[in-house]
Amino acid sequence: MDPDFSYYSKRFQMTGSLGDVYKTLAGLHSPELRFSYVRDLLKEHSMLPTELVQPCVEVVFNREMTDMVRRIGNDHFRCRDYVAALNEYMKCVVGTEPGTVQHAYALANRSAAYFHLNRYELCLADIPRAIKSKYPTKLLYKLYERAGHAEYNLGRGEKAKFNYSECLKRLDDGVMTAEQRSRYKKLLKECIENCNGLEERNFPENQPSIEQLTGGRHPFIPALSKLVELKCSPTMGRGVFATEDINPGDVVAVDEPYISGASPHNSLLCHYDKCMKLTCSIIPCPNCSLVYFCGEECMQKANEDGHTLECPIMFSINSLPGDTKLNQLAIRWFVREYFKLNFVNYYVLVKKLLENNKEPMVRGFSDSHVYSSENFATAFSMHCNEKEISMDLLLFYFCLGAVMSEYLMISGIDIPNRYLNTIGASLVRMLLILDVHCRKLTVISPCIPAQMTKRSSVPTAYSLYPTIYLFNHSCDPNIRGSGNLSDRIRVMKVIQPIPKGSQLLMSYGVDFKEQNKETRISELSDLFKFNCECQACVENWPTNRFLPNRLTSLNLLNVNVAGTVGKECKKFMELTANESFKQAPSLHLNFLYDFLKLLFCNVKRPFKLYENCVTWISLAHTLVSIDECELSDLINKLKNDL
Ligand SMILES: C[S@@+](CC[C@H](N)C(=O)[O-])C[C@H]1O[C@@H](n2cnc3c(N)ncnc32)[C@H](O)[C@@H]1O
Repeated sequence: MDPDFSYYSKRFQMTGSLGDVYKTLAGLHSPELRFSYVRDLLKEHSMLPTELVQPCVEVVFNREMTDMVRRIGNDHFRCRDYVAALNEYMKCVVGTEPGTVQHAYALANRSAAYFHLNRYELCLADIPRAIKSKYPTKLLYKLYERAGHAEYNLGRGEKAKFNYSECLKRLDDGVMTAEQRSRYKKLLKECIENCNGLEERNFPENQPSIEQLTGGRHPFIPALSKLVELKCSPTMGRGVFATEDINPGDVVAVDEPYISGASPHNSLLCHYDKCMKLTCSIIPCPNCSLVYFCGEECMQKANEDGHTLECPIMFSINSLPGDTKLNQLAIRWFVREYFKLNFVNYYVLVKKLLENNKEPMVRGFSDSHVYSSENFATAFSMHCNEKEISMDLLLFYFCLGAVMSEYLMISGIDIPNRYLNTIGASLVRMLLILDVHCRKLTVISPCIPAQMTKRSSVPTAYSLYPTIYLFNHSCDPNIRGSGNLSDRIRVMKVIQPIPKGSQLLMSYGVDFKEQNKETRISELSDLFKFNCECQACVENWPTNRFLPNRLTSLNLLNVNVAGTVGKECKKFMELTANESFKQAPSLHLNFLYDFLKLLFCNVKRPFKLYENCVTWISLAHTLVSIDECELSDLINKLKNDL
């Protein structure tokens, strides 16, 4: 369902005051005055909350429902369909209350499914969790036996022995005949014997490999390569330009998000914002059950980073109109800063930033002239369309900011009255920044790439990248996200030659090959409020179907190389028609780069083979390295979640 951004306007319309509200809001120019006006208005109409929203019962499955899901899981398990079983057990883990026997069963079952899928580390992680969550004493021996086998399979003899011995100790609690018990003991003793002389085996984790910036780090913008500079472009404001020739395959940006959030109820992603790992081994927060972690360590780090403060108001935030993921992300961002800085420092800093009279070229740079994605001031200075968006949306975000700050105060967070308007306005600014960069600009968000979904890519999280934000848009981009697109760290790679002095341009989600000019212009102006000035729009390039695909005197820039170009075009067509190429285009990147360069210098664009080659290079730059067993049904589930 699309978010409803007219919720507050509709309510003022019903009271007949909407026209006056818009007029007054438009006449107020400082964000603090606007916040104060909207807050008073909400108070006057009794629209400010007076208490927190309590969890609704449906959030946690009822007992019968969980038992039923577990039974379905057990049926799959008996049929040895461990992936399907895992999916059902996952639902039970997420849907049961931590600390209950049901939760313990769900974790124990999940560990069994992992065991049979040879995911021993994940299996082992769930066992102590199940024990902690009141797993029945009479069944404990089973968990220790499984832990022993998992450690054994990992080649860790001492740990395996320890678990087998624990299992032996607990056998007397188990319900079985004396004969069964003695047979069991004999088997366990054999297992212990077999542990001697084991060698540890490595099951490599899918660690994202972080690529190095070509040419090294830029001295003042550490997430960019040294081969670029920030300059004012004639039609697009600030932009990133090449200071040397840059080639396809070069890495021009490696950016870490300032803040990240998962889509609500996304139980396949660790919600700790410095992790965001896509995994099925998830545990819910024991207090709100609304956010999930890949393990206790991330849960603890998230609590230290502010989750303990957002936790009591999660239900209230989720009940607000608009886009829930964005509302959650804004609160996360706010509480993190507010408590890191303490409120007086926070107030002083945001007051200065809200006034923002810095010259556009130096916006986001620190006093020591550094533009770093790690700086609050950099993230907070990102463009937010405040002057261009409709009154409707502006009123919506001011109302939302006022209601959110009220929830924070009800939950016990101290916002002194004299600071309230500035602090509230800062929360609205965060909402507006996230609206543009996380809700509308989703192409750079962590996602499951199109290769896996077989359709378009599916975003799994929403992340704010302050340095990538510096790139302007083109419907014919010369850089794109590369590597593991589900990773939170975004690597931008060059996909077309960029001569010295030219601008580096990414796509904000539209491409000249797929949509015609009118559609692109309307999409970009709706979402981002600008008229696209890229070459494809200015020259009105045709879409894919109408692209010229033959070399003629009209598109050949240098007739002397006609023979070579013709020969290479033939080679390219033969290669790309080949099934083995389609399976692994990255093995042919050097050929693709050389071919593209040849066409870049000698053929007028747009030209079908050039555009196809760019597409193949983009595809070859992206990796699909998510574990298959974890991902079998994940994509469908994700789609339902989003
Ligand atoms: C994410 S920011 C890019 C950095 C920005 N130019 C700056 O000065 O900081 C997006 C803004 O840049 C401008 N912009 C980006 N791509 C453009 C394009 N193709 N045509 C016109 N303006 C563009 C628009 O003003 C847009 O709102």
